[in-house]
This record gives sequence, structure tokens and C-alpha cells, in this order.
Amino acid sequence: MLSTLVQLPELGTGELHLEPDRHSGQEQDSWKELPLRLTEMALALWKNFLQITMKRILQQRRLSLYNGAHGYEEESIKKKLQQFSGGSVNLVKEDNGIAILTLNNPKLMNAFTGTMMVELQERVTELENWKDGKGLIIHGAGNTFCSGSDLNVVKEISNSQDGMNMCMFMQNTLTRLMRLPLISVALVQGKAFGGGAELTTACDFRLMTPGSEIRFVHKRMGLVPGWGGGARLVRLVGGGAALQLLAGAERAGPERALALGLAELALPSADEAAALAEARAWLSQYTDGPAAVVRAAKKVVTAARELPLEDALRTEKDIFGTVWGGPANLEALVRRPKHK
Ligand SMILES: CC[C@H](C(=O)O)C(=O)SCCNC(=O)CCNC(=O)[C@H](O)C(C)(C)COP(=O)(O)OP(=O)(O)OC[C@H]1O[C@@H](n2cnc3c(N)ncnc32)[C@H](O)[C@@H]1OP(=O)(O)O
Repeated sequence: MLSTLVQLPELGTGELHLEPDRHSGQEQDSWKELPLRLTEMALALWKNFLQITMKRILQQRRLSLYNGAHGYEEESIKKKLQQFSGGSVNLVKEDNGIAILTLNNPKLMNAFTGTMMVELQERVTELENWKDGKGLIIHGAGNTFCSGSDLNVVKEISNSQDGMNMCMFMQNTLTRLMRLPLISVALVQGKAFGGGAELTTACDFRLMTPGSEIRFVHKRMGLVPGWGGGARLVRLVGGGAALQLLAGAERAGPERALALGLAELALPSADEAAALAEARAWLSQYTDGPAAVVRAAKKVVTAARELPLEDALRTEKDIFGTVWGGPANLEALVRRPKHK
């Protein structure tokens, strides 16, 4: 019998066995079967690829807050949002496990157009599939964070159905962002207003440059948060402070944000490049070491943050099981570090 491995682009590797047909009483020339057998294998690999892809889509659907049962038809919502183009959401994933996500619409203070909302979801999906990822920094182009939804788009989708659809779409995306097994930082330069303020609350930490502001301006627009920022803000700063920030549309500069627990650090420099370098340095103290362990730490916190106690404890046990006796644990047992 002749065996060989065959690598097909995008589909993967399959093992091909060729053997003469002994029933015909003649040695078949196996090589004549090769094209047919290659086709058979390509079909088998393609079927496997489709099964894996469908499993991933269904898994992401299961992770979503809203689905068909809530009247949430994602593909038609994306189609609507894609009518409003402009700007981009760029992602660079580095070999060190840190990703930089840039909101790139500086002409409009990085306001979210419809296509940017769709691109943000696509970047989050990329990050969900990035198994070596440890940390994420989100910032805006042009030394400012994000001015919320593009008001030109808001005008076009001001009817109830479109508004609810955009709300559910962004809540789905920001909830998945919040749950990423990466340690995430919002680098707030300039203005984080409206939906931009909400986006900062979907990150684990917020670092703010001199003169920057997080401001929930929704009330001044006759609104309340719709991207999940209200629910997350209460969990970050407590109900009283959240109510002041929402009902007063109050400004939170670095000092006030630190006092409220809304930010973790007031950065010294307003310079765009220096601020990003400082954010990288700050994040690195939490992302150094094996990705499996960093990701496990975030998963433990996510479970504890969202689940009832006993479910959180069981989840912690399961996560513990993924690192106990793992490479990093065994190596540390040999090295016996002193935790001075
Ligand atoms: C659930 C989320 C919620 C929703 O979807 O309904 C929202 O997020 S609604 C949007 C909430 N955001 C705002 O209301 C912010 C509006 N913008 C401002 O208050 C100011 O632009 C500010 C304070 C962010 C910056 O002021 P500054 O004087 O520094 O700059 P400009 O105002 O001249 O802005 C430059 C340029 O950008 C345009 N711009 C700014 N923000 C938006 C936006 N959100 N949508 C569309 N366009 C925006 C602004 O109009 C200027 O353009 P120009 O053509 O030069 O007039």
C-alpha cells in the first residue's frame, strides 16, 4: 500500500492511501486512481473545514447576548449598517501577544460609522480566535479616543427598529469584547464621548492622558446609554456615581475618573506616541509570562464578575485544571522562584 500526506491550501492536511485492487486479479496501476482519490480527499477536507466553520459560527452565536429569539437578525442589521461608510477599525496583533486596535475616523473625532461598527465586530471575532493573545490596547487616531456614534448615521437610523437593531448589535459586540480572554486597556486621549465613553467601560482598564475626558453625553442627546455602558458603569463606579455621570452628563477627567475608580492611571504625557508607549509598559506588568496563564487569570475574573458564586467557583475549578501541572507550573516547580 502506498501512503502519503497531502496538504491542501486552506483545507489542511490529509493522508492518502493507494493500494492495488487485488480482486481484479491484476495489479491495478494505483497512480491512475490518483486524480480521483485526490478529489475525494479534497471533498472530505472541505467537508471537515465547513463543519469546523459552522461550529465556530454557532459557538459565536451562542456567546451572543441577542439572537433570533430577540428578533435579532444579524445579517440584515449588518447590511443596514454597511450603508453608512467611512473610517475603519484597524487591528495589529503582535508576536508578543499584545494587539493594538485603532478607531480610525479622525475627521469625525473617530465617531463610529455603520461600517466601523461592523468592522469592530470583525476585529473582536479575530481576537476571539487569536489563541496566543494576552493583551489589547484600544485607542483612537488623531490623539482623541471616540466621539460615539456618527451623528449623520444616527439621523438616518432614528426610527425605533433601526435604533434597537444598532443597540443590540453594539451590545453583542462590546459584551464579546469585554469577555475576551485578553487583558484590555482603553487608552483615553482627548474625548471619549457617548458611545465612546461606553466603549471604554467594555475594557478591563482605562488609562487617561492629561486633558482627556470620559463623558456620557447621552442625556444631552435625549438618550441613555445603549451599548451596555450604563450597566457596566454601575459595576465600575457604583450606582450613585453612575447616576451623577449619566443624569448630569458630567465630565470625568483623569483626576475625577481616578477618584471614582473609572480609570486606573493618569498618564504623564499627552503626546500620542509617548502615551501609547506608556500604555504598553503599564499593560506589560500584567501580560508578562505564558499566554495560557495570563488568559486563565482573565477567564477567572470574567467568571467571578458575571456568574453566581457557585457557578463561578466551578468555573474557577475548570480553569485551574487547564494550568495545574501545565508547562508553566512544572517549570516553576523546578525553578522555585522567590517572591521577594
Ligand atoms: C449609544 C451611543 C449614542 C448613540 O448611538 O446614539 C451616541 O454615541 S450619540 C453621539 C454622542 N456624541 C456626541 O454627541 C459628540 C458630538 N461631538 C462633540 O461634542 C464635539 O465634536 C467634541 C466635543 C467631541 C469635539 O469638539 P471639537 O470642537 O474638538 O471638534 P469638532 O466639534 O469641531 O469636531 C470635529 C469634526 O468632527 C465632527 N464630529 C465630532 N463628533 C461627531 C459625531 N459623533 N458624529 C459626527 N460628526 C462628529 C464635527 O462635526 C466636526 O466636523 P465638521 O465637519 O468640522 O463640523
